[in-house]
Order: sequence, then C-alpha cells, then structure tokens
Amino acid sequence: MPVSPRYIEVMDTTLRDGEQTSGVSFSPSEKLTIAQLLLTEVKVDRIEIASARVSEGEFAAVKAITKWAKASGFLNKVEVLTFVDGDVSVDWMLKAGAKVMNLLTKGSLNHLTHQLKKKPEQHFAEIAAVIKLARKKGLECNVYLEDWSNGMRHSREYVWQYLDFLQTQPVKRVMLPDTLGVLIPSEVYAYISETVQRYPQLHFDFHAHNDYDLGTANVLEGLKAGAHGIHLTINGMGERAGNAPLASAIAVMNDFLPTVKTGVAESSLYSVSKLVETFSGFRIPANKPVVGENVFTQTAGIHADGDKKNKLYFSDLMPERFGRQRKYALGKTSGKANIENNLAQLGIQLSEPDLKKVTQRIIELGDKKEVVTQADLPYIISDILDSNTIEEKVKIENYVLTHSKAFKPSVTLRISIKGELYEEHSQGDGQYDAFMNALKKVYKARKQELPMLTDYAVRIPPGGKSDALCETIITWRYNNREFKTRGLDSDQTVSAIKATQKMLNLI
Ligand SMILES: CC(=O)SCCNC(=O)CCNC(=O)[C@H](O)C(C)(C)COP(=O)(O)OP(=O)(O)OC[C@H]1O[C@@H](n2cnc3c(N)ncnc32)[C@H](O)[C@@H]1OP(=O)(O)O
Repeated sequence: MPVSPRYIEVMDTTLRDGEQTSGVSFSPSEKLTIAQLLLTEVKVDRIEIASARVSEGEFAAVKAITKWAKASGFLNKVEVLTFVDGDVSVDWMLKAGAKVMNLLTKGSLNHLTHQLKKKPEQHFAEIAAVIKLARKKGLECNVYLEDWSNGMRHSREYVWQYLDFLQTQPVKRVMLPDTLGVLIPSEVYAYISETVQRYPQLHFDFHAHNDYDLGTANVLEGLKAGAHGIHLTINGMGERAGNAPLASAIAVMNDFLPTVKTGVAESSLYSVSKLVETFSGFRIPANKPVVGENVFTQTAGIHADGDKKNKLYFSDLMPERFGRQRKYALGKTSGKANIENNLAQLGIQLSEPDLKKVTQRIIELGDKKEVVTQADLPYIISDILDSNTIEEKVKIENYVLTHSKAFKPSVTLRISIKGELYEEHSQGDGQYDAFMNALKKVYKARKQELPMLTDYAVRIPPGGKSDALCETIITWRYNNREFKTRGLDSDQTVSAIKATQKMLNLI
C-alpha cells in the first residue's frame, strides 16, 4: 500500500531572519506586501515577520500586517520572535496585535552560561513564567532552542533536560536552529532522528543556515529524519551566509522527497523572489538555483542542438514550473541551433544561408565580448537581409575618425566606387558630420550629387540588457523621393556609416 505523503509546515522567515541580512531593511509597507504575497500567492503555512522590541518602524510593520491578517483570517499564521524578558515582549506583541510568539531561548549550555549567565533551572523557570503569561493573554507559543546544533554536539544532556521540561509546557512547536550553519547533512539526520524519536509528542521545526552552502541539503536530511516543519527565506536571505533558500528547498522536496508534501505554489516562487530582490536591494546571483537570471539559459551550441533534437539537456527542473522560460544564449559559443531556438521563440524562420550569416554575425559580436540578446535578433536579421538585396558597387574601404578635446573631429576616408579608389580628409561638427563632409568632397569630384539627409534616428534594441547593438536609421531625400537606410553596429558612428554605405549603393 503506498503511504500518503506527510504534510510539512513551511515557515517563511524572510521578514525576520531574512531582514537580518546586513544592509537590508524593509519599510512597513514593503513588509505588508511581502507578507500578503507569501500567505496568499506562495501559500506558505506561516510567516515570521519581526523580532519584538526592535524599533518603532518594526512595531508599525507588525501592526499593519496583523491588522490585514486578522481581517483575512491569517492571524494565526503570523509569528513574532520574542525574548525571555518577563512581560516586555508579551506586552509588545499584544500592542502590535500579534497572536503567535516564537520565544527565543537557549539551546546550548554554552550560550546559556556565557550570554545569559544563568543556570538551566533558572532559565527554565523564566521561560515557564513567560509562557504562562503569554497563554493567559491568549498568545500561542512556539519556542526556539537557539544554538541547538552546538547543544547537540557539545551539551546534549542539557538539550534533553530542556526538552524534558518543554514537553510539560503548553508549547505548540519546538524550533531547532542550526544557528551558525555548522552542521553537515549526516549530523542533521542523526540529531533530528534522535530528537524526534525521543519526543514523539512534540512538533519539531528545523531552521537551517547556509554558512557551508549546505542549507538546502540540511533541510532535505532534516525532513528525511522526521522534522515536521522547516524555516526558509526568499533568495536565501539572512544573517551572514543566509538561511536555506525557499525556492531551492521546495524544488528539492518536490523532486526528491515523495514522502512529504507542502502547500507552496512553485509557480509563484520566481515572481516573489524578484519582488523581494527589488524591495531589499539584495541582488540575486545570476547562478542562484531556480531564481537566478542564468539558471535556465543554455549557452553551448551542442546543448541547444540536443534540446532541439530530443530535449536531451532537459531535467525535471523545468523553468515553466516556476513561471520561467528556457533561454538559449547568443554569443560566441552559439551554434545554429541556439539561433534557431531563439528564432522559433520569436516566430521567425530563415533560409539556411541567412541562418548561417546571422550565426556568423552573432559569433563575431560575441568574440568582441558583446552581449547579444533575443531582442537584438530582428535587428541583426533585417540588417543582413537588407545587405542581401543591395548590390555593393560602393564600398567604404577604410577610415580614421578622430575625436579630441579642443580640436574639431576629423576623418580620413578611403572609398571605392565601381572599382575606382578615392581618398579624402575633412573636419566636421561631429565624427559623422566630418565623415559626410569627406564623402561630399569625393562625390563633388565625381560631379555627382548626394542625397540630402532629412532625419537621423538612433535606437537601442529593446530589452534593456543588450550592450551589443545600436541601430541608426537615416532618412534621405533624392530626386524628390524619400527613402530610409539602416545600419547596425555596437558603435553608434559606425552604425551611421553603415547606413550611409547602403544609401550610396541605392542611388
Ligand atoms: C535566532 C536569531 O537570529 S536571534 C535574533 C534575535 N533578534 C534580534 O536580535 C533582533 C535585533 N535585536 C535588537 O534590536 C536588540 O538586540 C534588542 C532590542 C533585542 C535588545 O537590545 P538591547 O537591550 O540594546 O541589548 P543588546 O542587543 O545589547 O544585548 C542583548 C541582550 O539580550 C540578552 N539576551 C540574549 N538572548 C536572550 C534571550 N533569548 N532572551 C532574553 N534576553 C536575551 C543578552 O544577554 C543581552 O543582555 P545584557 O545586556 O543584559 O547582557
């Protein structure tokens, strides 16, 4: 008989532990927006939104969130970290309208002895008093065992003594943090198995940190060992190296732990990640799994070719699950297949020779370290198709453009017209103006008139990311006829010169 997966509570602590990222501070309205998204779109089970007592701003944020949560039926999913401080945190919680406290207590003898400078019995008595008061005031109590991981390593008897005490208390959840992110997966498995087996009646959350880049792996082991809930943050934000990242942990659980399930909507993970990136100013590395800019982009031509033939480079980690799309990078490692995949996404088909030319152009740009994006492709194609139809009787062979302080820009130009070579030098108000003046001299010598330039427009392909290309579109008037030519290059003046060469071949 297949066993139905057990439900894991996901507690997101972006707004409390995540905000402990150095340099990050959310405004109350940003906190409210993120809290709403987490509970209504991402559908995490609980959110921790602040530490009590911290500041006026924090109080305002908690008040705004609890007001909304109460009206929306989410109040019992909104948690605040509190301290063993008599009635201070409890009062703060009550005034802020919060209902669930996550009481921070000491999970290692080392912390208890050296930070609080107290004996276990004294600590337990103070905790019992806070819990009693909180319960009397109608608050629900969860308890953190801060530094539990080191407690298990170095003072296990203290941890058992403490949990023996806690199981006598009206506590809903016991939260086991690897506060310094020092555990390796095998230890997480061993410690949580032992703890869960010893106290089967208690609910245990596991709270991982990422100091050794093991946050997600440790979450996986914690769940295998029987943890009932996990704490995660968007984009892995958090103090030092951060917490276990929500998106990675959910993807790993969904793909590798059929024995558990969560209520989290994968499809919302990318958009919430981007929103938090914007609000926090904390940039996501491009290679951050699931949410990073590059993680669904194939760069190598061979990979694009394999995907086209039989999705050979796909894995279960499909971008569409997270509201994203696979991309094929354009650059010097692109092959024809990369380009074809991009063209297919744009709905464009090209003949084999044109496809080769486009590929060649992209490789050349890539070699110059230029970044080409999908948005550049239509520009490159129209440039190449334009050139296909124009017979090259005029060719700009060489030029030197100068631009300096206090001297006028100047140009030395060598041009071949129907096989005849001309060389001219001229100055102008700008580099392109100097170029046109030199050109006029050549055509004057040939007793030929040049079209009049009536409009000159420069644009950068949309998309905002490309530093590769600039398109110049010039409108000409000649024999009472108006026509446009286009030039495309990474340099603006060169793109204008290319547009001009096209004009010279049309007259
Ligand atoms: C798991 C975690 O990440 S823990 C994160 C907890 N959250 C925070 O620390 C939020 C940010 N902190 C703050 O804003 C402040 O530290 C406050 C408001 C909580 C306290 O500020 P202050 O009164 O100025 O104290 P300060 O920060 O210097 O020191 C902390 C005090 O708390 C005590 N303390 C440490 N842990 C606890 C605890 N679990 N319960 C009660 N007191 C504690 C320390 O012993 C120290 O007390 P002492 O000054 O009597 O020695």
